[in-house]
Amino acid sequence: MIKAAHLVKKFGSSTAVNSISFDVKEGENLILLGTSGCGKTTTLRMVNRLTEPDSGTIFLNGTDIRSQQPETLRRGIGYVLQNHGLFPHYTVAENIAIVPRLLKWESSKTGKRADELFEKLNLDPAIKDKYPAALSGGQQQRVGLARSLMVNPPVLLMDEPFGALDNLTRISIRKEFRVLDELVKKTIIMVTHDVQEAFEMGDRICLMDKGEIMQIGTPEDLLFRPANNFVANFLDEQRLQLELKSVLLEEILPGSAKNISVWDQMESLLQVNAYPDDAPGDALTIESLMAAFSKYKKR
Ligand SMILES: Nc1ncnc2c1ncn2[C@@H]1O[C@H](COP(=O)(O)OP(=O)(O)OP(=O)(O)O)[C@@H](O)[C@H]1O
Repeated sequence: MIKAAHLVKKFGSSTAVNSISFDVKEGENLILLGTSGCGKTTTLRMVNRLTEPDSGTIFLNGTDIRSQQPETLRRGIGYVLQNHGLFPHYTVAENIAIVPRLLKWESSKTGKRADELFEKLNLDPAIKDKYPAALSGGQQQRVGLARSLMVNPPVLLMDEPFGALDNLTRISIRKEFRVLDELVKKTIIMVTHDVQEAFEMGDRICLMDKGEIMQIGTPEDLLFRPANNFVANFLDEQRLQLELKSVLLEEILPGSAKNISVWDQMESLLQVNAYPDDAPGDALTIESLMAAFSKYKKR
């Protein structure tokens, strides 16, 4: 769906992105991960032509993106920013109607689509007449996402979408977004410097350093088959938690029908320990889960 070939971007004498190439398949969620200044945002902004590369090409469905006017291109590419990017002097309803208005949608169609997204994103319809400053950070981020999804673009670019939220809100909102049907079927490139977030949200992760790609692969590829020392060292600090998040329960306990990570299963077992009366009565315990996980790792 998206193919980036040999992208280079320099700012003065410093090279922000140094000949990188990657593909994103339809419906895939590719995460650009790396420390501050490694070139993630520059890479993302080249996809919707907010930044033009010095050399290299990006193809969208086989067509060079430079063959379209940037404004036309951007109508098919949603863009979600860390600080939500809402216009402060527009109400929520006005903010989310910006692109539909450009496309000359009837106001009834805009209203219907907004209602649908408000329901899916757990937003109270009463906030439609409020200004962004009157909303919580979590609400602002949900409205920012609703705005980017209004005209149902096939591609979504997200730059640190949860970056401005406190840790608890951040964890719960990304859990919610992960299963949101509107997002599940989209082709997404998301920037983050948060390793846990990358592992939770990404089908594949593109780990960058100093404008170059260190490795692109599934979370399991990066963890268990690191391409070099940089990748291994980058993940070391949080390795156990990442492994628990990236391995599925059915991989360590064949026959288990649950398509959830070992981490999620562990969290629900901790919940059961706290509320033993709610226990489902199966034999799985944290100890047996950890034993199965250790055995899986030694395989
Ligand atoms: N408009 C610009 N003018 C000059 N230098 C820039 C510009 N945009 C980015 N850079 C530089 O290019 C490099 C890569 O920046 P970029 O924002 O892509 O990194 P990043 O990985 O997204 O970092 P962060 O997570 O801090 O946003 C940095 O050294 C940055 O200072």
